[in-house]
Amino acid sequence: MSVTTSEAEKHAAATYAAGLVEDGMRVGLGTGSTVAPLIPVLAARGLNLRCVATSVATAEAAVAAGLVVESFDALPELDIAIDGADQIAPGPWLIKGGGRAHTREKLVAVAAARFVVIASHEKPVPRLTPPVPLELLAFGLESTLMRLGQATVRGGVLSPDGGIIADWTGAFDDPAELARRLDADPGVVGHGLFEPGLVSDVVVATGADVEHTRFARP
Ligand SMILES: O=C[C@H](O)[C@H](O)[C@H](O)COP(=O)(O)O
Repeated sequence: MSVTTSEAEKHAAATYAAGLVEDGMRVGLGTGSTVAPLIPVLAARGLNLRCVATSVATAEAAVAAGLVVESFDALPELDIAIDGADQIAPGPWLIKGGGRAHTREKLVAVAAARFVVIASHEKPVPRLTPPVPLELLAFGLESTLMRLGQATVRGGVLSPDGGIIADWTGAFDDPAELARRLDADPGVVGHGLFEPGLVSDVVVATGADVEHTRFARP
């Protein structure tokens, strides 16, 4: 499909998700090209919303569109968060962080009562495959990389909070096992594996069709 179709699908998924937002809600805004069309559509609904942004780019776009953006500390609990993904596998398991924002995005997702993932048709996959974005602490970086073994630093790329952005490049069959290993390493600030239980809704647009799947959250 053409790039134009992909952009149209992102817009369709984003528009659908904007319709899940209700007046008075506290809203977490993700980062990336799928979230980009969400912002003006949400603003155009004219609802009374308070938003938290997961990146400077999203915050700037939201403010420019007329949305109220507050600090995360001012809004520590959210009613809904809406974000894109790099891969969506059965579970649903996600890989996020192609745009470096995965640590912030996971914090916002867990703070939200409902976490909605929006995507164009190419994001669903039968199983997750590398790379898995990482955010590493700068202190002890070489030591962390040696311990991980199969991680590559994205040269000169930092997270919104100054963390070193790298990618896990090793093959993996069991995302839960890899997530446990990454969570257990003191040099890993965050990783882009989002486990089942975090996601409450997946909205995927394929051409003009939008498929909405709901998942139980513990
Ligand atoms: O760090 C970036 C985020 O996790 C994005 O949500 C993810 O990379 C998907 O981005 P896009 O919507 O541009 O494909």
